[in-house]
Amino acid sequence: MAVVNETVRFDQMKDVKEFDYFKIGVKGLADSGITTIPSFFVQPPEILSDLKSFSSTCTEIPIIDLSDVNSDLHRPKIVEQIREAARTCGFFQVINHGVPVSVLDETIAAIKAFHEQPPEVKAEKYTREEGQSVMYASNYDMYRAKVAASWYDSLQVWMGPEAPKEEDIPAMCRKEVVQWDIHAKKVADTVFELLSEGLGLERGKFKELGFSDSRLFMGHCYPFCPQPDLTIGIRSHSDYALMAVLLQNQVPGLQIKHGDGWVDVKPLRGGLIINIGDSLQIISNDEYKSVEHRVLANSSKEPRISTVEFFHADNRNGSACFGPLPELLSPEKPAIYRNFTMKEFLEIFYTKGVHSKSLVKELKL
Ligand SMILES: O=C(O)CCC(=O)C(=O)O
Ligand SMILES: [Fe+2]
Repeated sequence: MAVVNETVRFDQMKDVKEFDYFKIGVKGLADSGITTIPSFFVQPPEILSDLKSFSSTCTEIPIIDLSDVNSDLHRPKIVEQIREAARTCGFFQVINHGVPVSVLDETIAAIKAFHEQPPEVKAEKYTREEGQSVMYASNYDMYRAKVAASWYDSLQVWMGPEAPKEEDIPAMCRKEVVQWDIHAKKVADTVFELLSEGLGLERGKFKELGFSDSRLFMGHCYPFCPQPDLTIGIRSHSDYALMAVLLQNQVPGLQIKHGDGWVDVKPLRGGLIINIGDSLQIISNDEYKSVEHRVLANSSKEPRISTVEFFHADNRNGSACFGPLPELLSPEKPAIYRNFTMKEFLEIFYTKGVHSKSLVKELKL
């Protein structure tokens, strides 16, 4: 049995690689007018049967208003809301975060425009190569293919701490990506402070640890899928990062796991989604939770566009060590995870790929 599966998997990998070779991306496939999807996009039965399940106990993720974040009177309440959301849901939306709606709209429009360029333009310039800081993944890339082909394309840019040369970012969306990075970092700084206080730590603790320095920007495009019941946008996974700031257009699709079911993260105009990643679950010694999420294949003609800014523990130094913060440990609350170096983090990241709670499972004592 295992041998058969391996063969199927091998053939699938071959097909995915071949598809990638032509670099038309999922967007190119959708635009070609196909009415059935290539077979390697069809997900296994256990994934398909789970697509329709929903949560019966929770219908929405928390929405947290940041307007009064600098008021001594209101801040403790906001810290409590963020702490509660990070402990339970792992996901929340922030509103009145200070980023003008025009900036959100410009970012989405620029990423949409990038993906709407002819496939040859994207393929020639932004093919993923190891060590490159900017890449356009026309679906297959070395870690995503380990899970399965899924119905989206993505532009990915390492923004910090050693930002790419500006000319390396596609001219098409350069101004907006750089602008978005600045705004997303500001929102993340505010949320990191609140999360830090929520653990009873100094407000500036996470900043001091460099939590908003290493940033990976992703601009995803989920084009129309002619058979959305047979495939998926992104398979269920949790993020490796400390935290992500996610912006989506008005096309739905993102879902988070809650109990045995799934909750839609409904587009909220002006809102920004914050997501706790595996790294922060570990560093907070399980106080905060990273939660599995997925994106359904897009059934609307309008593409779903999202941008995700991932904040990683500082990756400048491979021997830098991270783990549960000593301030949070006591005889009653011993460390649940072992420490890890950035080198080890990256190894797990590249070998496990898009997966559920990989880092958390790997580092559990
Ligand atoms: O597109 C989205 O809303 C989610 C993307 C995501 O989960 C990821 O890039 O890890
Ligand atoms: Fe994710």
